[in-house]
Amino acid sequence: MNLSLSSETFVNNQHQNSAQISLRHVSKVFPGRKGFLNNITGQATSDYVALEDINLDIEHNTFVCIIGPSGCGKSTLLNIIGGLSSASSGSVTMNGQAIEQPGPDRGMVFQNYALMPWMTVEGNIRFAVETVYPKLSAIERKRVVKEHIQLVGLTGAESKRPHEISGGMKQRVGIARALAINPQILLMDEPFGALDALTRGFLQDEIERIWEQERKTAIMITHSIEEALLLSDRIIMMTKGPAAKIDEILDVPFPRPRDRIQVEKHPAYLGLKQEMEDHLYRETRAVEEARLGN
Ligand SMILES: Nc1ncnc2c1ncn2[C@@H]1O[C@H](COP(=O)(O)OP(=O)(O)OP(=O)(O)O)[C@@H](O)[C@H]1O
Repeated sequence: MNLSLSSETFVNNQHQNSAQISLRHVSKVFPGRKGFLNNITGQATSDYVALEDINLDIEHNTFVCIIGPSGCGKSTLLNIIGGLSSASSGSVTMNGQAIEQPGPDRGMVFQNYALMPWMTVEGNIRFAVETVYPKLSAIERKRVVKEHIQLVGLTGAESKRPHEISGGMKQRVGIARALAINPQILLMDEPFGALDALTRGFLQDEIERIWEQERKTAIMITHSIEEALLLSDRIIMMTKGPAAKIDEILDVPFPRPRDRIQVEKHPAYLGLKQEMEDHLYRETRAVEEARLGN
């Protein structure tokens, strides 16, 4: 059973304008150092084409994972969707509107948590809510913050500062903060990359539970095949860079709500896992061969 679709087929199958996020012919070139800088440092570098001709549609309320060899351009792609970086060419839209900058309609979760170290758990979440909704009454703000502290299981830790809590708890704060501003889309860049395996497993289950509850569109970068299979409706597999492209998009058919034991027993699980392993092996080997000049 072949469950994969080529990116071209996937794009062509979408109804016009039904996608929440659309990328058309998106490329990203990081300019090299040239001109007078070269005279000063003696270190000219050429332009680096990170992404080339990316076409992608992401539907409302889907969970999408992006997977690909290290350095292929996953964060670059996510940052373009988040408005933190702009495409060098092509169009990037959300609900038909061009994405030009970050906005509260997209909540971001980072691998290194990006919390304010001097603020408490409650303060970090409250600060985001106050910034996005300055006119919210104090009572309402308190309710939103409390609700999200409960959602991620941090009740009792409200007054702790980031240095007093574990990595897993820090990431719970990051997730609560991103969700508390009520974004349409959650963008997560390797959110569990810095966590030990056990904590990572717990947080994957938490994300699955929260996602079932919230059903917001989520786009997550991961290096873990098992994580992508547990959480995603679709998995975007990218080729190596430079000029990285979308190689294939896998449809993940497991019923929801998901439980990792049931997922692993699904008849499609091993086939999808094998396909992803083959892809990552092939692309990573190509990176190594290019590095060694073969
Ligand atoms: N600001 C920048 N200037 C120049 N090159 C950059 C810049 N940002 C990223 N790159 C290059 O673009 C490529 C893609 O980087 P990116 O961080 O998006 O990859 P990634 O797939 O997220 O990597 P990883 O899996 O290691 O986190 C890399 O070769 C990187 O060195």
